[in-house]
Amino acid sequence: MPTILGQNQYGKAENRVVRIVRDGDTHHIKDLNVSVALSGDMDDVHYSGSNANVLPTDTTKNTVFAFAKEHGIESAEQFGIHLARHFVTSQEPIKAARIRIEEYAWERIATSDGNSKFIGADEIKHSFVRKGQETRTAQVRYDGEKWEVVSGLKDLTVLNSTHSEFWGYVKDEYTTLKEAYDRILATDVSARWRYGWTDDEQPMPHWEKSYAQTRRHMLEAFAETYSLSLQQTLYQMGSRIIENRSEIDEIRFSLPNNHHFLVDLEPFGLKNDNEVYFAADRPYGLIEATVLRDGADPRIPVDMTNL
Ligand SMILES: O=c1[nH]c(=O)c2[nH]c(=O)[nH]c2[nH]1
Repeated sequence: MPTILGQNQYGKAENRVVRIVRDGDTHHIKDLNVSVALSGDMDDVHYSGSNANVLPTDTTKNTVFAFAKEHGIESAEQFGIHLARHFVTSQEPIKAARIRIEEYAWERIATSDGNSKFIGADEIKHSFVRKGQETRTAQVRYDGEKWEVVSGLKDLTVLNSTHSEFWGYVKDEYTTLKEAYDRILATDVSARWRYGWTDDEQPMPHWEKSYAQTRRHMLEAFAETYSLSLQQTLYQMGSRIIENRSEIDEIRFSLPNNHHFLVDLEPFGLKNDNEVYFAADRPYGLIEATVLRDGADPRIPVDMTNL
């Protein structure tokens, strides 16, 4: 049966690398999950098993850890750029690299008075608690000429306890939903945004600052929008970012509508005046859309689940 090899890539996935920077007794932590995927002249290994062009996945793992030492981890994006450039420029058969990174944030443990018997002032400088909030993501692609950097976040859970309505929708014979004039609006934000930076000649964005500001605009737009639908809120979040962050050309959101249903307390003789809700976990509405700078190409895949 005639067959041919299609798209292929390989590398070590989910390298969990933690880098501590010791600035005297004040320590800094970066905690990443780094996945390497390489592609290029890999026909032979698939067709005949010749490994002549294959840099072992084990080596790609070692490179991640060595680079954490040699280059440090300034930001997830910068670390991904170092790795992608290295694989593509140092190995002739490797034509493209894709580095995916998840970053887990830690914050310092603070004590109320610094005189605690258990946590003294000195110890705070090296004690951290994992931030229970979002996971930051970055994906860097490099083909030896052009860069594509798509950053993002997932599991950023937000809730508005008012300023949300939903009414005026289509009603058919299966519609039972009651119109809502004051509802809870809650979601776990997943977002990916693509940078206009594609070229070593262009000034590189400040990745850490860009992340912090993008997250801030996203949260502020969520909080400040008087919402008539989650779709409208999504668009406000995206357009706020595109308008304020010139380095970003495209942003895609996947927003589950975390429904909060008012509980009927009448059977118990109690009036429920928008106070007690059942927080359902499934099914959930899923609202997804891309917001683009006018003229920009949509490049973030519609299905972002594995991104
Ligand atoms: O914000 C919303 N958008 C919808 O499309 C929708 N559909 C639904 O049942 N509830 C909601 N809420």
